[in-house]
Amino acid sequence: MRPKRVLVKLSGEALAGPQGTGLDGGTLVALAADIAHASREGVEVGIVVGGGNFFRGVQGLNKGLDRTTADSIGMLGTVMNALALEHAIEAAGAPARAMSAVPMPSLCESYARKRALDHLSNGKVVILGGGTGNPYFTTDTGAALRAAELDCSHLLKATQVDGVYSADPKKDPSATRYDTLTHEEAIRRDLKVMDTAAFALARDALLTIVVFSIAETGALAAVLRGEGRATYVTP
Ligand SMILES: Nc1ncnc2c1ncn2[C@@H]1O[C@H](COP(=O)(O)OP(=O)(O)OP(=O)(O)O)[C@@H](O)[C@H]1O
Ligand SMILES: O=c1ccn([C@@H]2O[C@H](COP(=O)(O)O)[C@@H](O)[C@H]2O)c(=O)[nH]1
Repeated sequence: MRPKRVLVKLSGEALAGPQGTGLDGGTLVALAADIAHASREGVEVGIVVGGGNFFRGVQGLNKGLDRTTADSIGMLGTVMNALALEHAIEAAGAPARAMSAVPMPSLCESYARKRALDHLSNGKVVILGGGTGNPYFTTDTGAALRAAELDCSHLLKATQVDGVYSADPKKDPSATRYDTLTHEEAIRRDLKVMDTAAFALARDALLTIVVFSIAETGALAAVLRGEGRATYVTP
């Protein structure tokens, strides 16, 4: 794989490091180095970042919040991650620009497709916070949406597991791993590595999804070379 432009979906939890919540400095530096390296190699990189290291809407429901308020707090967490990544990627030597789907102009640029496309073609890594900007969605769906509208060839899901399994491998040790499968199969088998809306959007936009573990240094570079351990979800 030598793609021109990719959309990386980076799990919020991946930024938390060993403590499991919030931001870990060493983890941020390592991830940023990987992303900056890909950018210097000439790949245009957009990133949609999750917020699971801070807050997921479902946690708010457990605290008695209504869904819209809980999801708003979740989206704010993703913007915090976007700002941290912007700084870390620039410190690693690649120009970067955070954009938020929820306008907060004193903190970062608001998301607009044409501005994002300009930044990408000028070699900036664009980090997209705020998911879709709407409650009742996830950053996985946001990633499929941005990958489609920013004309990316691949959606690279950088997460905690090394591919798609027949069941959640963290809960079911007997789960078996797929090397490849179709979007349709992922939806039919209700494989929860991404939500159904994200798989459906990627299917309709003919986007190949590559699911891989971001835990290893150099994992993103390996996937971009078409190497490393990953599951390919194809139309
Ligand atoms: N069939 C499956 N195959 C692989 N992983 C699965 C599967 N079902 C559930 N999972 C779980 O889905 C997780 C991937 O989601 P991820 O951690 O990227 O969450 P997210 O909501 O996208 O991001 P965040 O960490 O920001 O909440 C894996 O860590 C894995 O435990
Ligand atoms: O479009 C979106 C994206 C996200 N949210 C809320 O944010 C959290 C964190 O996102 P993850 O995808 O779980 O990492 C999510 O649980 C939602 O509450 C949203 O409302 N809209």
